[in-house]
Amino acid sequence: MEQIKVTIAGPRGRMGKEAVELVQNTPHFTLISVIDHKGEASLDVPVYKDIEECFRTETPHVLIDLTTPEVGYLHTKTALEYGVRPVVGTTGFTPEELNELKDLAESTKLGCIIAPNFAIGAVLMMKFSQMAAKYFDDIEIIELHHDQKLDAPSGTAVKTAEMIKEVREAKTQGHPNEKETHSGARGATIDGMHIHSVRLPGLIAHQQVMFGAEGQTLTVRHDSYNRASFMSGVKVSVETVMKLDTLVYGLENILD
Ligand SMILES: NC(=O)C1=CN([C@@H]2O[C@H](COP(=O)(O)OP(=O)(O)OC[C@H]3O[C@@H](n4cnc5c(N)ncnc54)[C@H](O)[C@@H]3O)[C@@H](O)[C@H]2O)C=CC1
Ligand SMILES: O=C(O)C1=N[C@H](C(=O)O)C[C@H](O)C1
Repeated sequence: MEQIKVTIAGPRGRMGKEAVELVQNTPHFTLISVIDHKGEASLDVPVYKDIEECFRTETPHVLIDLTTPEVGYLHTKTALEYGVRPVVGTTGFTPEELNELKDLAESTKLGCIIAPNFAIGAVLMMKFSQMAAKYFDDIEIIELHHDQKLDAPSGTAVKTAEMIKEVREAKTQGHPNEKETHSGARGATIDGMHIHSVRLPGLIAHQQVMFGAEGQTLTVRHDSYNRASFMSGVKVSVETVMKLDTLVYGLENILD
């Protein structure tokens, strides 16, 4: 099998550490460098503080980005400009940023995978929710994460709502005269669906999608209890991005 040369941005982070281990333990992947703005990663590969400095020196096939929303967007754009295929787990991109990256991948004819959730179980949870939404159109999404998370709602919750939007007519839920006596009580809304973000120490990454109809509710739930749960999705993304020439948003679009 052909060796895939990988650079990882954010190698000291919770996800970055797992990704370093994955790449180092996968025989057909080679970790050639990392990008760490503080230069503090202690690994036996070159550590670059800046992505352009890295790409002027190194020629990876794939960049895995696990950083922060603003940095992740800039890294993805820069990678495409330098001919490097991005696999992005970083969440919190705006729709405009996603569109811009999609156009850039199209014009450079480079594969790019942006996956708000790499856990196979989470992808199934989103797909099952999309299936259920054909029959239940009153929906509340509750996402629960560790309290160090920067973005809310989570990328997974936004993606879930977007997938449901494909099959559900927009609908205002709840009582037409409902009023929040405490701001934020009803959460964020996408197309009338409500999204609630819970942040607590002790949690990792969890989401439940609740559907309600006359006399019944249905709950679809997924829990990640550690970050290793995301790594099989990262592995398949690195392998698949090499065969793509456009941007794919969501792991569900590359799984059989
Ligand atoms: N797609 C998925 O399945 C998953 C996605 N995530 C997302 O991945 C991202 C990272 O999450 P965590 O690892 O939990 O966060 P973290 O805070 O533990 O790690 C982020 C790392 O990025 C580094 N960083 C910040 N600016 C940088 C720069 N300019 N250059 C290089 N590195 C930089 C920080 O030093 C930090 O080590 C978040 O956006 C999170 O939402 C997290 C878990 C799963
Ligand atoms: O920050 C996290 O931890 C996670 N972020 C992703 C998201 O925003 O959906 C994926 C997973 O939920 C963990």
